[in-house]
Amino acid sequence: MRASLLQIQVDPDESVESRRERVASLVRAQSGADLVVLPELWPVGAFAHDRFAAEAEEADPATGPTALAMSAAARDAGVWLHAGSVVEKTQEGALYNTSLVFSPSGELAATYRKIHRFGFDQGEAVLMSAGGTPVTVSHPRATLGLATCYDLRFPELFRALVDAGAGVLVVPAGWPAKRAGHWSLFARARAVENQCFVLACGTAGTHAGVAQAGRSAVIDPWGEVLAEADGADETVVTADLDLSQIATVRETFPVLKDRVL
Ligand SMILES: O=C(O)CCC(=O)C(=O)O
Repeated sequence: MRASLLQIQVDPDESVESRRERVASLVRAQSGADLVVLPELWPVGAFAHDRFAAEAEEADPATGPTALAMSAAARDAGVWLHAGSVVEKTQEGALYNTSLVFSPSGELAATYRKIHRFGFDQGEAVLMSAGGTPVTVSHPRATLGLATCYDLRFPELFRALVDAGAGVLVVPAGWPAKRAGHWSLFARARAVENQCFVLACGTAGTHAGVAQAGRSAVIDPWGEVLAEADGADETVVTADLDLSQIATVRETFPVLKDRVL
């Protein structure tokens, strides 16, 4: 499975509309990949709290501009696309941090509403509602388990995804540079403890005054880093995943079988 992670620059001087078009072109250029991944809240910026309500959109390609553009880009490239997340506005007016996954025909295959909201009584934690359901996606090559940014700190979510059959954990993020060490550490830890591939896709640059960690990475089920961005500039991180490694690692070092709780 060839996976390409697009570490997108979220620049406050670029309009959401321009970024959407630019990202759609970048996705179209990934034709040949089996899975393309975008970061968390790249249309508006994960820390642009004052713009969440204004930039909120529906998760449906029939009505949401990002969902529509990403559906078309996935179809044009013929790729599975984890389109990162958007500020989703429901018809009842609630906001969620919602990830969108498209099949190569452009169909919306899954949505995932971020379960753990970041901010400790500020920002996302008060502006957004919390999702309540772990989500897996049946990609033809592997079961994907979905999580978003701060979720990475909650290993019990990843265990639930493994119990639901996940072998590839996909984590879009807008992780701050201040805690870049935690990002890389948790991404590897989630891979090792769950004997899964982890695709950790962050954003580039600085938005709403928060410098981003970047350091998007592809990690194998043994915890080896197959590919990693060396900083926080916009870049594409590509790796070929040998999916047979999931079963091999689980059979030759069967720690998951020793779980008690
Ligand atoms: O946990 C962290 O340090 C960062 C989390 C975060 O930035 C987010 O979930 O938006």
